[in-house]
Order: sequence, then C-alpha cells, then structure tokens
Amino acid sequence: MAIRRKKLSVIGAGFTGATTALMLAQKELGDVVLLDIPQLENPTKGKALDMLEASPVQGFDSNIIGTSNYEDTANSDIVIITAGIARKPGMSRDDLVNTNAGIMKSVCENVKKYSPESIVIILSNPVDAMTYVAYQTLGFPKNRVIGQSGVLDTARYCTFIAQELNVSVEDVRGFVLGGHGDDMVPLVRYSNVGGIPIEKLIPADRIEAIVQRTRTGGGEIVNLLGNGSAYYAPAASLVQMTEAIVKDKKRILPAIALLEGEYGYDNLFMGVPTILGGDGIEKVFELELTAEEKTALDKSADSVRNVIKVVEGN
Ligand SMILES: NC(=O)c1ccc[n+]([C@@H]2O[C@H](COP(=O)([O-])OP(=O)(O)OC[C@H]3O[C@@H](n4cnc5c(N)ncnc54)[C@H](O)[C@@H]3O)[C@@H](O)[C@H]2O)c1
Ligand SMILES: O=C(O)C[C@H](O)C(=O)O
Repeated sequence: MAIRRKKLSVIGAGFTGATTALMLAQKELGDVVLLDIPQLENPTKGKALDMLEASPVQGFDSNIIGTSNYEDTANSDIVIITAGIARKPGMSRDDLVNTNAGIMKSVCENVKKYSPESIVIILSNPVDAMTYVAYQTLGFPKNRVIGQSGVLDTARYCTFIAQELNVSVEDVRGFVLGGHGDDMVPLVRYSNVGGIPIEKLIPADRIEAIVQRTRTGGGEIVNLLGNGSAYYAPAASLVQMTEAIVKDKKRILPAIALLEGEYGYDNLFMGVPTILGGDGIEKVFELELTAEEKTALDKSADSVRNVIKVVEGN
C-alpha cells in the first residue's frame, strides 16, 4: 500500500488559522487545506499560495491550498477549527458565544459530511463550550473531539516562570487545568523547573502574581493588540497537539476533553491532562487535588457550565 501524507484542514483563515497552516507546513506534518467563507475565497487562496511560495526558501514539501469549498477538505485526517469572531478590548470570551455557536454548528455539519473519520481540534472561543457544540453536531466519539486551551495557558504560565527565574523555558514544566477563562487553575504544586518544585525557587507572592497573569494572559494580548486576539502562541499550541496525533507520540498534554465522571464532573468539556496520540484523546489523567485546588476547579467548571447553558438555550 502506498504511503500518503496526512491531510490537515484548517477552517477559518484569519490570524490563527493562517498562522497554524504555515506552521503545520513548515513542520511537514501533512498537506494543508485552508478554508474560509466564499466571500473571502480569493484572499484565502492568496494566503495559501504565498505560504507555498515560502516552501523553496524554507525547504518544506507540504502542499497548501486555499479554498471556500468543503469538497477540497474531503477525507481529512485532522480538521482544526478556528472559524469565528475574536474578542476586542473590553469583551470576555463568553461574549462571543452566540455568534460562534452558529458558526461552529455550520462548520461541523460540513466536517461531518466530508471528513467523517477525522480527528477534530477546536480553537474558536469560548472554546470549552464550542468543543461541546462541535461534539453535539459532529456525533463523533469523544476521543476525536478535542479543544485547545491548556497547551496555550500552560505555555504562558511556563513563559512567566522562566522569565521570573531567568532560566531556559525548556526546563519549566507545569499544568493549567479547567476552563479557558479567568478562573482557570494553574497547578503550582505540580510545577517544577528542572525537577525542582517552583515553590522552592519563587516566593509565594511572586507565584501568585504569575498565576494571576496566566489567568488573564489572553486579555493582556487583546489589550495590547487592540483589534483582535493572540495568534502566534495559539497556532503553536494547535501544531503541538496536531504533531502528537499525526506522529502518534502519546504526549501528555492538557486538552479540553469530555468528562464523564472524572474529577467529579459529568457531561462537561473542560481542560484536563490527557494522552494525545493517533486515536486523539487516548486517556484522561485524574490528578489528586487538594481541597483548595478542587474548589478552584469547581469554580472554573461552573463558569463553563454557565456558557453551555447559553448554547443550550439557543
Ligand atoms: N482557544 C484558544 O486558546 C484560542 C486562542 C486564540 C484564538 N481563539 C479564538 O479563535 C477564533 C479565531 O481567532 P482569529 O484571531 O483567527 O480570528 P480572525 O477574525 O482573524 O479569523 C477568523 C476567521 O474565521 C472565518 N470564518 C467566520 N465564519 C466562518 C465560517 N462559517 N466558515 C469558515 N470560516 C469562517 C472569518 O472569515 C475569519 O477569516 C476566535 O473565536 C478566537 O477567540 C481561541
Ligand atoms: O483571549 C482571547 O480572546 C483569545 C485566546 O483565548 C487567548 O487566550 O489568547
């Protein structure tokens, strides 16, 4: 049997979608189809061609096409959904829920029709609720519907720890649990630098400042950009998750997964540590939490539930 490259479709060719498409191709994780709405077909084709023309310079052989036609995405191995509106200063991610739920449903109807065997990774916000909408619409098994939040939130947390200690980011390990909102739960107790618990290296008040900055990390970028939200680190996060799946790496990464009893939550999509491999989410890890950590996670879960209620009311 001939060996073929993976087919990776990115729905939404805006800041995050286009950046993700380029990074996927640069890492040669597969051939990339970048799709946006028909009104933006030419700009989408233009972005894809521009990226492809970088390939001789950078030396990658992934193909990239732009389209507004779902037939071009048919039989994708992985579909990454970034379609939707982004927040502006003064807005919360939850303010996007009604618009993006409608977009998510229409995108997922097409994904279900054209790529019924795909693994789907959701980025659009509010992402925990959008992953729920995608799961409902797609009807795929839970291991094939994955939301991105924890890789990004953890990346921010690790960036700030590395800055604080002036050490390599490569030696910083941590975990952020919970919903992708301002009450997410960076797990200080499970964070270390080169194996040394951060509580032995950073004073408590500075750790608290890092935790708070992580929680509002998305808003910090929104306020600086002025007219949109982060895209370089979000795209890098999507690419790390895609690589774990395409290469069946079985990486332990935080991802938004359907919880069915884990951590005491039922029928809730929220960020938890998972194994990501060729089957998508292959396992959800249940960590032991202190009473304080569980209270914080309960608060975050309540926030996610409140947004899901809005979606269910539509
Ligand atoms: N989960 C996360 O960690 C995370 C991180 C960054 C951004 N986001 C979210 O991702 C989404 C996209 O952000 P962005 O910065 O790329 O926004 P953007 O406005 O630059 O791009 C969104 C694109 O989606 C397209 N789109 C809208 N409706 C569509 C449809 N029905 N089909 C196909 N494409 C459609 C738009 O035309 C636009 O090109 C936002 O909701 C943002 O909040 C989430
Ligand atoms: O903050 C946002 O609205 C975008 C994204 O969720 C992020 O965390 O950067």
